[in-house]
Amino acid sequence: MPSSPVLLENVTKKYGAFTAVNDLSFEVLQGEIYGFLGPNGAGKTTTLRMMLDIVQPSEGRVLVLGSESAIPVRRRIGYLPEERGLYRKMKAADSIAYFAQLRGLSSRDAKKRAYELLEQFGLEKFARAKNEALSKGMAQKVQLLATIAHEPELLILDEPFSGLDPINQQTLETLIRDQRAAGRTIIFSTHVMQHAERLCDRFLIIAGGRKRFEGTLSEARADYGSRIHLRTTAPESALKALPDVVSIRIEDVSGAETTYEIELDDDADPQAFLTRLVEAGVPVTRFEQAGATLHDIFVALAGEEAAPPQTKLEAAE
Ligand SMILES: Nc1ncnc2c1ncn2[C@@H]1O[C@H](COP(=O)(O)OP(=O)(O)OP(=O)(O)O)[C@@H](O)[C@H]1O
Repeated sequence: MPSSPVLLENVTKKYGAFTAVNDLSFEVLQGEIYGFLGPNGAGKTTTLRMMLDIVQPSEGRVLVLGSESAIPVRRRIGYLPEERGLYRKMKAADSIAYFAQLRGLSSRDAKKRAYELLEQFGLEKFARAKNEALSKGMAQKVQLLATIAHEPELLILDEPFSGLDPINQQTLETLIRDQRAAGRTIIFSTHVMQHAERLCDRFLIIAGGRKRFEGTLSEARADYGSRIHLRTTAPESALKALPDVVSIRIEDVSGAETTYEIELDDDADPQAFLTRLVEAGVPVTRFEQAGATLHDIFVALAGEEAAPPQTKLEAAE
């Protein structure tokens, strides 16, 4: 078994003169949950499709389960595409069994597995219902079950949480964790940071087709620098005058007290900053060093690209 189920080296994808993915390199490790994060149009789906050999890179190299193409190893992969679709007239259980058979299970095993999964996910009542009779969320669950039915060692899920209600989103989080516990590798794309924050061992932030970050949440936080939440009666001007202060934002005003979010210089020591506050006579009623959320980090890294629509006027090939 290769140590990295997915490896991309300097991958670029151009559509005519437009560069959708730009010199992207990253590695997904065996048995991890890997988040693929980026704003709309960042290049997530294009990259996932390149992993699956549905679209081919203009430049660079893609290795999946040790293979230059996903096609010979497709039975070991489960893929949930962004555009969902089940045969409308087919029954839910038959749909799951059909995909499992396509991926190598015998007809008997595929059927058995379909019923087991439907039961496990509370859909046994709908096993014999036609897909067209299912709600959008239920149909999506059926498609997810079809994706995992053949027990693939690598799961690639494009926006798996979109279209699910909060309860089913939680069910999906559990399913993803269970897949990892069974030793599988899971890659999923999302622009909802909370799922990624709770689930991912590591993640990649992509914006405008370029990699902005790859690593763990604590690595991202370390890069992001320290943020302090300070409640005080002191005015902003008194805080601005202190060394190591990069920026100040008012979070809340309550009576005479204001809560500020203070960004410190990357090398600053928050404890030394507290000492300095006290020495400067700043009355402190709350001092808290808070880790940045993935949302903060995402906005800081991808915000510029996330705001305006991406221009298609990139240099021609
Ligand atoms: N076949 C194509 N021809 C031309 N441009 C394309 C094609 N496929 C994708 N693009 C462009 O490439 C860019 C990246 O698209 P992609 O679908 O990979 O983004 P994404 O990160 O998955 O976005 P979303 O979150 O909106 O699904 C977009 O600007 C898109 O318009």
